[in-house]
Amino acid sequence: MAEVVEVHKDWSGSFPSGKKITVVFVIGGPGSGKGTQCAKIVSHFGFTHLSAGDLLREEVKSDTEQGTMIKNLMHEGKLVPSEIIVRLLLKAMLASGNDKFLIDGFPRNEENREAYEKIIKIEPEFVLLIDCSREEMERRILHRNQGRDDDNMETIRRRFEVFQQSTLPVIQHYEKMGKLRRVDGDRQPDMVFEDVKAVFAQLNTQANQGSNVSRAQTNPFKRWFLDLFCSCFDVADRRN
Ligand SMILES: Nc1ncnc2c1ncn2[C@@H]1O[C@H](COP(=O)(O)OP(=O)(O)O)[C@@H](O)[C@H]1O
Ligand SMILES: Nc1ccn([C@@H]2O[C@H](COP(=O)(O)OP(=O)(O)O)[C@@H](O)[C@H]2O)c(=O)n1
Repeated sequence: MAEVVEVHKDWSGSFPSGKKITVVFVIGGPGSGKGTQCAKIVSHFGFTHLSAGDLLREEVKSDTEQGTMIKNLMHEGKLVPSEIIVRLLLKAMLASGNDKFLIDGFPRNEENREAYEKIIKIEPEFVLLIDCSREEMERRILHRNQGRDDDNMETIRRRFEVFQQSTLPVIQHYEKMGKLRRVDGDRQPDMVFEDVKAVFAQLNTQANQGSNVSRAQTNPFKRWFLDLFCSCFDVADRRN
């Protein structure tokens, strides 16, 4: 954990105080369709999509010792140390200027989750799990054709093992917290998105309800005025 604290010291930026930051994690096995669904969520709901895997692949392009270390771990289908990925996520979040983030492929193990909670500290609204059968994920990866170094049979097997052993405890954690939203990812992309849309629509409803309550609570003058108005004209108060 000492290394994690070091990373925090390195990065001096922070989110503007008082600004509500919305974070949603998107998890699922390799090839379950995380990236595909995230692209749809971005165009419908205005989130900034941050793919942990893409951020790491960018880092690999830099000709540094760290880049080589990441490249080797990814090639073996192993997970990169959490402090590296959390630092990359924080940097990308701050650089985006947005306040709504879709974090794809993260957290992948309990260490990822703990590092995030220690450094970024913004509790996710919910965690979207794209549930997909292993045969379907394998078929998709082998047809993905993105020239990815890790999309080969041996690495795929290792990635499935990591998902079973390391990501399942994270899923159980969020399930216990009541934050897990599971969709069946075995269907066609647009059908999967119908369920994803319903999950994100709930987020908008919650936000609207939340803002109604806080408006009424934080502006007593407005509350008093509206109460007076309602009683004078015998109008039922339907605000809440
Ligand atoms: N629901 C789906 N049905 C069929 N193919 C899909 C579906 N979702 C994604 N794909 C395809 O499967 C491959 C893996 O999807 P991707 O979104 O890259 O998964 P992940 O980000 O979870 O690794 C891609 O080639 C993508 O076009
Ligand atoms: N939180 C993360 C996310 C990805 N990774 C690495 O990046 C690889 C690719 O992840 P990805 O999310 O792009 O792709 P999929 O395995 O989901 O298809 C993983 O196999 C890990 O090696 C990681 O170490 N930590």
